[in-house]
Amino acid sequence: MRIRITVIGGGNMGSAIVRGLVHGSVFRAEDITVVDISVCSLNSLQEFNSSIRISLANYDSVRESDVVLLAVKPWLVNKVIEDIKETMNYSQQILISIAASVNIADINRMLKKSKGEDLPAVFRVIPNTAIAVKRSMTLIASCNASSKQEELVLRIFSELGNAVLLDEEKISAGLAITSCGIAYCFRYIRAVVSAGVELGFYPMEVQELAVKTMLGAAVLLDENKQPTEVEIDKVTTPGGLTIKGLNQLESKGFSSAVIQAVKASVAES
Ligand SMILES: NC(=O)C1=CN([C@@H]2O[C@H](COP(=O)(O)OP(=O)(O)OC[C@H]3O[C@@H](n4cnc5c(N)ncnc54)[C@H](OP(=O)(O)O)[C@@H]3O)[C@@H](O)[C@H]2O)C=CC1
Ligand SMILES: O=C(O)[C@@H]1CCC=N1
Repeated sequence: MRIRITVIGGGNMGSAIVRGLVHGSVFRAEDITVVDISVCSLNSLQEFNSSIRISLANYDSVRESDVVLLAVKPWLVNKVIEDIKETMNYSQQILISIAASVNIADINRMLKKSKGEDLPAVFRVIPNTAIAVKRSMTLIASCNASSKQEELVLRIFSELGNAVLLDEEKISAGLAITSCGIAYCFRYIRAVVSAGVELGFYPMEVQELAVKTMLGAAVLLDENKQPTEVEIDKVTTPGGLTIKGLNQLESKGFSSAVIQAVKASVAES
């Protein structure tokens, strides 16, 4: 069955999603329309695949779409919904918003039409930037959706990495761990690179070592499904080298800093 999508906002996230969708099994490139107010983002998507439809600040494609995906900054969601809601057919269409700090209750309020109409299936979807390499850990919450619609949205985002359906109450905390958390991982790597340079490595030489180490650590945890301490114990020889570093980390407040950081990144609801 042919499914059409309009992606509104072709910036970092919108264009990464579109590039991934083109290679997925749900949409054909010609069934994807991207609307943006900037011609640069649109041109680079067309250079990537000329079958993708592009539209400069024109939402006409919304009417013909099965799925409408909002990928604009959070403070623009209200305006865009105002611009498209009268053309939407709520009984047929799915609305997906990836705006990090806009919750479903707010979206439903924005979607209300003056004439009154049952609200559409609404999905709040939180990817992370690894969506550009189809390795996002994506969180999904739904409202007014049938199980078939939930399966469709899960399928779309599972093809762009991992995707999990969650109660919306967990989304704000979850996105601190997944969407913001990816930046903490980069910061850890950056710190290792700084140490490596002091120890005589070139930056990209040591970054490669650090990245592959982190990938290995993540795969070990993912495959062995053990608590982190079990894997740490396997590394830590009594009286050996690792424990000296781990104790330094803790004396400098590493775990506490990470806990505070995750809590600080939780969006207010
Ligand atoms: N970055 C991240 O890690 C994550 C981001 N998100 C969410 O994703 C959303 C998009 O973020 P990101 O891709 O980083 O933002 P970007 O600014 O890169 O992309 C948004 C795009 O939308 C365009 N735009 C602005 N107004 C309109 C409009 N009225 N109609 C159509 N297009 C418009 C912007 O153009 P212009 O630049 O000219 O204004 C820009 O190209 C945000 O809501 C964010 O909260 C969610 C999870 C993770
Ligand atoms: O920093 C932000 O607000 C966005 C949302 C999650 C990741 N980046």
